[in-house]
Amino acid sequence: MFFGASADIPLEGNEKILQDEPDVQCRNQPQIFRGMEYPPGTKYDLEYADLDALDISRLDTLEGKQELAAKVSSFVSKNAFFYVKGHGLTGDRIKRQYSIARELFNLPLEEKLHYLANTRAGDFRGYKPRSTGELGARDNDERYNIPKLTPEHGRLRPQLIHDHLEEIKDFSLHIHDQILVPLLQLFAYIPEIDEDYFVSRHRYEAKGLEYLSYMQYLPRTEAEDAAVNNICPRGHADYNALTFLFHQPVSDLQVQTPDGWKYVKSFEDTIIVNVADALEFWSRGYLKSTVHRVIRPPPDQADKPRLSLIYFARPEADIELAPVQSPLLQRLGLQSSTEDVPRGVTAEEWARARIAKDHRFRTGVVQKGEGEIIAGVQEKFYD
Ligand SMILES: O=C(O)CCC(=O)C(=O)O
Ligand SMILES: [Fe+2]
Repeated sequence: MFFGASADIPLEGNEKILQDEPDVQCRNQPQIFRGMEYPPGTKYDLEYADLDALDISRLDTLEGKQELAAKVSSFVSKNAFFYVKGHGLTGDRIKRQYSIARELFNLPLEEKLHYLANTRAGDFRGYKPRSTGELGARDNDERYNIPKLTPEHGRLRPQLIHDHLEEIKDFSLHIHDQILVPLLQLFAYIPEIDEDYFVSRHRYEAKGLEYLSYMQYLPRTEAEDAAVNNICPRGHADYNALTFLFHQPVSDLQVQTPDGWKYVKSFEDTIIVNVADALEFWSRGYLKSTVHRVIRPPPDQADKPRLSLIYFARPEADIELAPVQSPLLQRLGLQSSTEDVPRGVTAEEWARARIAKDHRFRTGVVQKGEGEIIAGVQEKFYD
């Protein structure tokens, strides 16, 4: 059965969502994985951030947990990315995801538009094209976001995705169960709260907008990039809980550090992870939502399309982003601070507000920003 062909899908957002996951026959097509190789690294000498690495295979023992918790405590205030090693995903499994992404983006635009995400309404599930013409300056990536594979998100998908749905689900579940869960337990050590406090708010089966994201940036001319100071997307913090960026060797990701913007080096056996808004709000700003941006790659990497594979782990839809009761925050006097926390706002409302704002900027409805995101919290700009 081919789900991509119906002509009556509105272009302004794919709202035609199936309530139940269709009984999909998985027909793996190994030939699509032919020749998936990473592009070479840059020869340019760039200034990279010095980031810590956590070997999460060590979390099996109490000793390992204590060691890693101490390490996390020492770097959380640095507002930085960190690396995760020992995550249990083979290079081959990651490359297969990149292959699916590549095949997907190679589909005709007309077909991809059948699965358009309704970003205007704050819904990022499905396809987002890159903008063209003048708006291309602020939006140079196309994306396809695959939400949790639960009945809530049963929806129209390209045949290619149906063909690999089991593999995509296994991959997503591995990230959720084997990487996210132990890290959330580890992060609960910091505010000295129950080990399962964060985990119990990220149940895979529960309602929520967590997703695996395929992205492609297309090369632009020097002049096009120069018009946006070589930055696109501009500096931002992510609006989920933890973000997992899989290896890709093009040097274009930068993190904001106390010493300015630094490149983030990617290694084949590690995942780059950043703390995002939910953990910042829950911890009253003790954990920092990492500020990062993407800039034009160095000359030896700037002329080719670039794929990104990212998993955005997000709290369940109805979870409030209210500060946790924490002995650490009490001691530090942060428990009752009134800093920028969206009061009474759920994870889904926060994500939808950020996505809808971004939609308005990308599509030229507004030129820079609009001030408030939701519940009095203001937009921040970093470039
Ligand atoms: O493509 C990347 O490396 C990062 C993209 C990003 O920051 C995002 O999608 O939030
Ligand atoms: Fe980001």
